[in-house]
Amino acid sequence: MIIGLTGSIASGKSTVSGMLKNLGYPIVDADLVARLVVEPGSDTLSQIVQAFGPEVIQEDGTMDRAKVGSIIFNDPASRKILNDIIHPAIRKEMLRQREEFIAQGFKTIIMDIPLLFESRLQHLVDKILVVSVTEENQFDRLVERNGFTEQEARARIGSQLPMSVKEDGADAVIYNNGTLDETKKQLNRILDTWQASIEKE
Ligand SMILES: CC(C)(COP(=O)(O)OP(=O)(O)OC[C@H]1O[C@@H](n2cnc3c(N)ncnc32)[C@H](O)[C@@H]1O)[C@@H](O)C(=O)NCCC(=O)NCCS
Ligand SMILES: Nc1ncnc2c1ncn2[C@@H]1O[C@H](COP(=O)(O)OP(=O)(O)OP(=O)(O)O)[C@@H](O)[C@H]1O
Repeated sequence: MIIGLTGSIASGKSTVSGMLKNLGYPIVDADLVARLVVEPGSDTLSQIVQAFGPEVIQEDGTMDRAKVGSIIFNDPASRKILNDIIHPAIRKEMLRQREEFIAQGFKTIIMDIPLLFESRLQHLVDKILVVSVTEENQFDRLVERNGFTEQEARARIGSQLPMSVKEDGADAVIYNNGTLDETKKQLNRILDTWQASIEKE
């Protein structure tokens, strides 16, 4: 079973993904893959430089993530340009990692994909698990974690689909507004149900 783990920015995907990792599940992490595919010397990074100019590269040759973020989260046209360059490379590497885990004999694999709905990647997974939060918790946690201004946080939240749309498309939803223990209990309940339904097949 391939489980697609998604949600919105700062909703708690990495937190839940960490719990799944502790339970022994293999994780394909799209945010990590997104860093991998823009390593210095990569074809993807040179396409990004062509599109956005040499000022998005730091002295050590790595991509200036803060600069690229400030461009793309404030301008949908630039966001589309970046997505069109980087998403095919991310998708290819995610699928490679997924195949590697399957070859290693794993029966259940987690694909942590923040933009699963925005990029219409539902077909890559068997079950969709959405980590949801209230708008207030999402905003507070994003500002606290990243030290963003209100405008920076709102721009990032506004560049994704509304939480309610993702909940509607989910096979199960974790409401991550309480304690981590409450979140873990919801996760375990969902996994138990899904594993039981597989064993019946
Ligand atoms: C814009 C970049 C350089 C900002 O880097 P930064 O280190 O500040 O953020 P990080 O990569 O940790 O992403 C944090 C979160 O932002 C959101 N996000 C990232 N990219 C996008 C995007 N293109 N559109 C909407 N939301 C996005 C996701 O929820 C993600 O979990 C980086 O996010 C990036 O390369 N984005 C394009 C690749 C992408 O779409 N990644 C999302 C997973 S497929
Ligand atoms: N139940 C919770 N109670 C309090 N804080 C939480 C809870 N769950 C997550 N957090 C905190 O909220 C922030 C966002 O969580 P996390 O990084 O897991 O979100 P994410 O969905 O992976 O975000 P992103 O899309 O930006 O990668 C983190 O600082 C995390 O420690």
